[in-house]
Amino acid sequence: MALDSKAGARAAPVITMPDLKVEGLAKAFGAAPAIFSDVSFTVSRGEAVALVGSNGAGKSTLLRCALGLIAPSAGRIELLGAELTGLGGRDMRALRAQTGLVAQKHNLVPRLSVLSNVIHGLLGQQSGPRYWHQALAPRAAREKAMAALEKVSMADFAQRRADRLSGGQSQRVAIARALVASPRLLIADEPTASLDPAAGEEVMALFFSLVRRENVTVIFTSHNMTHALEYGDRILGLGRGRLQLDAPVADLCAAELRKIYD
Ligand SMILES: Nc1ncnc2c1ncn2[C@@H]1O[C@H](COP(=O)(O)OP(=O)(O)OP(=O)(O)O)[C@@H](O)[C@H]1O
Repeated sequence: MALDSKAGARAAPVITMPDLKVEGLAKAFGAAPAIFSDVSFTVSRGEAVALVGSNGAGKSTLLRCALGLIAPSAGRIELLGAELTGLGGRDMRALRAQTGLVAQKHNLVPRLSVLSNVIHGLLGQQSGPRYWHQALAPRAAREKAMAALEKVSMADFAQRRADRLSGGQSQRVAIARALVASPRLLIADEPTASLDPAAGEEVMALFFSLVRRENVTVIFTSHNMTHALEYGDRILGLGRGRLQLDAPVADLCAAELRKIYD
């Protein structure tokens, strides 16, 4: 039966492109030996992937390459369907507006209010003059930022200066800033590294409840194997200059993860 006849027509399979596809990636700084090479993996829409490995293994460097913040020495990267090599400034900015970063040090602007810091997360979406001070930003931006602060239970702190927050509160604000623009993909680079264990647990639980609800693709790094296994769908292990592991969490235990550090 002809596939295109009405009787035989079937719904076309939905082929979703990976949100991130990395092929044969290598990175060296200057004349130093490559930090890693031959790294290939894909991350699907809505997946949470934990990237683990020793200090200096190259996790942050790999993620910075993936976001197009630094150029790899070899290999190719497709981010949200766009090949990064040769991408012009305007296309790169459009792509960046769909991604976000939550870093170890939350990088809030210390002297500005919590609200202004979250409005800052919307800058990639604004055209024309780009205002992010709360007194100048468009009303819609202020409302979006307040809604994001509600999600992380920080609305009551909107007018507080960012440098008057605790570490856990700051990281909640950083999460609101990363989520306010409804990104498709988020990178979280050791998001709990500067937090005490209780605040770390709280921030991880909050972060993952929000990204799961909003179907955001997440790649996170962590030295906490429990977090990697609890919040990752899949684990990537970087060590000895290569990707040593790419496996679903269901197939792994903490002992296998520790081998990456040998
Ligand atoms: N801009 C740079 N110039 C030169 N070397 C760099 C630069 N950035 C990173 N490196 C080196 O690359 C290596 C990997 O660093 P990277 O921060 O990516 O590791 P990491 O796995 O994220 O480590 P950690 O777990 O400690 O955060 C390190 O040896 C670091 O010194």
